[in-house]
Amino acid sequence: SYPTSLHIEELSASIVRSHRETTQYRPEELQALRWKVFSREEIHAYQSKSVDEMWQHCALRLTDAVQYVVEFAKRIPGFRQLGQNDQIALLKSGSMEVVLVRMSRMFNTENNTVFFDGKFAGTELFKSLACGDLIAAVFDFAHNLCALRLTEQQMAVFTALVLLNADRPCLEDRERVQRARRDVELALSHILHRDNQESLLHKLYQRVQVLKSLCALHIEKLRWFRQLYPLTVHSLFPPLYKELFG
Ligand SMILES: COc1ccc2c(n1)CCN(C(C)=O)[C@H]2C(=O)Nc1ccc(OCc2ccccc2OC)cc1
Repeated sequence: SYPTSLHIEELSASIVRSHRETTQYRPEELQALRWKVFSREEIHAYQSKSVDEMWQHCALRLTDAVQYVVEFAKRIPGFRQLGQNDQIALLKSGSMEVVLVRMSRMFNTENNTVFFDGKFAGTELFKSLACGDLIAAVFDFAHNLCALRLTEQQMAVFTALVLLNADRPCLEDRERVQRARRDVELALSHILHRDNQESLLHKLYQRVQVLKSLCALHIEKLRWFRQLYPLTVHSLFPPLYKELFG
């Protein structure tokens, strides 16, 4: 059955509400925080951490963000109705993509810093990860998306679309994911039309391609790290991080 425009309006409203309920920091809080940057001494302390210490620290912080994305997914109409295995498959491949999209809300394009551990950090703070290419790509992506200045509503529906991807590996009921996705696609077009910003649609789909390569790089780096420090990953990484990205 083709969804009515009322159904699409209600769907948009419910996704925006779920987004609001599952973002740790409201835009106004981030505004207040954005100029809280780390001192030279604090940066030096992070840079003096060992590779495995810094990786564990970042994995813990990111898992904080991932938990909220899992909560968001569970509240998207159409996601809950999917089988457990399909929900896990969509989260395994989509949750880091949503964290990286949401990270653009916590990015300051004026000094190229991102929220981390309570303040805003530049790329140099992450030096001891020994993943300069991953960090550079994360910052480039956040900067580029931040520059599109998405509204919270646009971001909410866009991240729901990122999660409801029927092309993900290991899906049992693709058609069901595709049906839920179609309604969210209509919701995004509706919102962009209402905001008179249809040109954003093309730009957002382009960003999705970059997102895929960025997440593949993250998985590749995690594999590299796990080879060097198997015990750290095994006993000190958060279970959710291992389950979704391991
Ligand atoms: C929803 O958006 C956000 C955005 C940021 C944060 C949060 N929510 C809440 C939790 N949070 C806290 C508590 O600091 C922030 C965070 O995790 N920041 C952060 C973590 C790691 C970073 O680079 C390292 C890295 C990046 C990608 C992949 C692997 C990596 O390292 C192994 C950069 C920034």
